[in-house]
Amino acid sequence: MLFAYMFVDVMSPLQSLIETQRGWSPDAFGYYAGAEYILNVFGFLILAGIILDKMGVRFTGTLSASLMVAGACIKLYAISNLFQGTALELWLSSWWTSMPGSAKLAAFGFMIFGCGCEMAGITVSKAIAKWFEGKEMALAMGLEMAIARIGVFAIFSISPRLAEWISPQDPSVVPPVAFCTALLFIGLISFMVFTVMDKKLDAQLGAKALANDETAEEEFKLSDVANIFGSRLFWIIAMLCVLYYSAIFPFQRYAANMLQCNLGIDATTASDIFRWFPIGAAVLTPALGYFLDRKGKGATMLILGALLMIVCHLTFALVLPKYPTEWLAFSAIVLLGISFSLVPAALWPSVPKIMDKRFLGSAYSLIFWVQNIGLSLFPILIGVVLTASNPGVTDPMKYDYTNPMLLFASLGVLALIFGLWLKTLDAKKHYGLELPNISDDKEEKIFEEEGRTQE
Ligand SMILES: NCCCC[C@H](NC(=O)[C@@H](N)CCCCN)C(=O)O
Repeated sequence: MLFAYMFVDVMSPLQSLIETQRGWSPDAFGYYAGAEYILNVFGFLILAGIILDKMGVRFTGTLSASLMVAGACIKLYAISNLFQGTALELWLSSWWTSMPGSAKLAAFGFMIFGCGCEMAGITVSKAIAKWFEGKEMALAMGLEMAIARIGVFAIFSISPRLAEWISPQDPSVVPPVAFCTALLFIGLISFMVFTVMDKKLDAQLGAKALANDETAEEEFKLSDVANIFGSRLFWIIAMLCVLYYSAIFPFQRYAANMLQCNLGIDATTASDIFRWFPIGAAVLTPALGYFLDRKGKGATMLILGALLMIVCHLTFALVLPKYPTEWLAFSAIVLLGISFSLVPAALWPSVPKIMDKRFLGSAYSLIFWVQNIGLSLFPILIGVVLTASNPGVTDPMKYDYTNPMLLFASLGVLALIFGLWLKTLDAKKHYGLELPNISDDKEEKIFEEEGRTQE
């Protein structure tokens, strides 16, 4: 997942370079960036969940990592000099001329990569739920997300440097993309190593089940997908997820410019303030996962995370324009980082508590699917609101971000309502969302299983 998240953002700091090198306009870049979600939104994610529940973690993980490598290779070819002047490039450039042929093929590659990336996301979640059932599941998920956030932070620093690596006078987008493609290949090999370990775990679990005289698990059925869609609990979690993440990932795209416009600072200073957001989340998410495993309070963490997000977005909308100071912006970014630790740390480990193991893959995939719809639409909506709120403004340093930020804050309010609803339902129906993953007797059992004795 580290290499996947790095590949997602490898081009983000290179927008102006690809514009000069390959003639991608900001619009073309926007279409390319949105391509990541297209096939997923049009149903691939639903299929991915079914494949995961039918075929298992090992097959689906290998398939998803292969899809990522294939998509990355297509994108690498599209932006390389090799592709320039080929018959395919000439043909692709001959229609919808505002989108260069290289951008079209790169978007196609990114679409394939996006399928693999989201499929890998649900596979990893199911694999962690399987490996850490009744153990440090939230800590494991928190560490996985933290590693991914560090990847995002790292690639923003590495990518521009790699672009200048071969020829500082004539930077190119090819080395960073080639580097991340090679990393994805290493990721595929790592997953293959994991499949061997997972096979061993299955053998151990099978032996244990036989020893305990447990009956065989019920098989996944296609009708389970319909059952998930019919579950009120699923919709509450999915709505909370789409509303919360739509106010985070799309915000990430506009955050640096919003800070520049409010504070009148350059892009580097704005990035220097903003980079504390993923880093703060990377540090705190595993710590909160550890807390959730031992103390519980998952639903409360979701509510607190949504509340913090509302405060931060309202600060950016209403307070920062009036009191434009770097410390205020920095404080709000740090608070948002805390919020971005609370919600993911609590949300993803809650799913195995409320969904049956045999359709866990489909449950994750359907939540991702609803989330992907929001992630693909909200950047467009925010762009429209920003343009409509700034008629006649041509200087990108002079945008008024009040309305887009209010829109993000209102998503937080809706997420909060779903969080409160979830906590109320949990109190009534006892789903265990507020309970720890590890109870004291389970903890003793883990120590026993590991052959250690507790003091
Ligand atoms: N094992 C993965 C848990 C989900 C982590 C979550 N990621 C997502 O929700 C993705 N569907 C969307 C990522 C979009 C990145 N461009 C997260 O918190 O990162």
